Amino acid sequence: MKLGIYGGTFNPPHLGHLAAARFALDALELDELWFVPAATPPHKVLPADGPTPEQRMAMVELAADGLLLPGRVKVSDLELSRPGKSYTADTLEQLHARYPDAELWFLMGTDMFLTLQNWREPEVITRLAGICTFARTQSDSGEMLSIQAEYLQKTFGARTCVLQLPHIVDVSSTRLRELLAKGEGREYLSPAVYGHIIRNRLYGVDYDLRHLPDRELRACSYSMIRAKRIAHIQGTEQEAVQLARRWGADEESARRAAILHDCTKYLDMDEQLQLCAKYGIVLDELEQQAVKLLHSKTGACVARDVYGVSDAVYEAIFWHTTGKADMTLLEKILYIADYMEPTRDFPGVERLRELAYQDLDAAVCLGCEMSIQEMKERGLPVHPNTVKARDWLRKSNGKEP
Ligand SMILES: Nc1ncnc2c1ncn2[C@@H]1O[C@H](COP(=O)(O)OP(=O)(O)OP(=O)(O)O)[C@@H](O)[C@H]1O
Ligand SMILES: O=C(O)c1ccc[n+]([C@@H]2O[C@H](COP(=O)([O-])O)[C@@H](O)[C@H]2O)c1
Repeated sequence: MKLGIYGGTFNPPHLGHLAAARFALDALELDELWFVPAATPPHKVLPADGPTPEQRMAMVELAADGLLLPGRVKVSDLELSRPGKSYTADTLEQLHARYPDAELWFLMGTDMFLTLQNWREPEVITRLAGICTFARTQSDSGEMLSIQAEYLQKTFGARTCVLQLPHIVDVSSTRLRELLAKGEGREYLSPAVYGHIIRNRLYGVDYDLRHLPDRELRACSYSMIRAKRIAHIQGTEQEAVQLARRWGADEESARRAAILHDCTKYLDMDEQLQLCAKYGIVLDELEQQAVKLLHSKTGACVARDVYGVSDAVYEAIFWHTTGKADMTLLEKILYIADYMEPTRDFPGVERLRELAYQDLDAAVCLGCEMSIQEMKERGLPVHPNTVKARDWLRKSNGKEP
């Protein structure tokens, strides 16, 4: 196995780190790339009021997940779970002991590469891993890197590889922290990392979560879910706003409901139940067993309590999974937008898409019917509210349930 190790303080992780990691993965033909956040970087003092190592780790996990290469890109807590300073030689010793046959490559930008001889036990580092470096700024000269590569080869017998990144993101975490404190710099962050920073009020970023602009609300939402779901949230937002325009509902409410509708989707059963207890959500028998049915209820509570959404938006999120009898316009819009947004692909979705713009009630009714059939085919219990929603819509359409 060829394993790339990308160590860093990541305070915070930025697009420069991600661009380098993405390129190195293919350029070095790595089987896996591991980000290894340092608990206590050996060579620099961290600002006292900054995030904890666990918060930096959480941000690196969001950034790494955003590369959408699960299985190939991982985040390791090796240094967080080791006491004392996070020396690279110790990390490589641990990795070598665990994977004796792996070919290790340690990745680093120019600044680190040029000072490698001053690290603790550079001879151990260069014995255990190849050193892969890349320029961080346009002004980092290739010649300078080649001279240092030659020096490391001669002095330590190091294996080195100098990569030419096709796209240099000229930013450092230090500069980014300065920008963030002034309300700037989000363009250097993945939206999910930016959302994590907003939610945790890091680096002097101080938004009122109950009155966030749309862009910041999106970032918060994306920081609460897995990156692979972001396209679905974006599709639902786009569809919900178009449907609101078509049917005369409040566009901003549709947008906010869509942005937040899955914000608790990735919580496990215990976390869901804790939120249910916190917000006094009473669960029926089916809901007590089906974790999938809980996120709409807990998500609605979080959206209202933390992000200050209106009661109408709260209700739309609350009912978006099962539907119910006598739904409001906004509830119908979120239900059907979630069902047939552009990334959805299943037999019958085109019919739903057409119908949603011709006859909203008929589309919601068909959506409920399709859900009921699917649950039956999979041998799963159908929630009574979905049956009630379908029957209500049939009746109001003049058809008997
Ligand atoms: N913009 C960038 N492009 C490519 N590599 C980078 C970039 N920024 C940092 N690196 C490299 O990523 C690794 C981890 O860097 P680190 O977490 O310290 O971020 P940083 O931006 O260098 O922070 P600081 O401002 O504290 O120097 C180092 O090897 C560093 O050289
Ligand atoms: O082990 C050392 O002596 C040593 C000295 C300087 C830097 N490092 C590692 O180099 C990586 C990049 O550091 P930094 O400050 O750019 O985040 C990070 O994993 C550090 O722990 C390691």
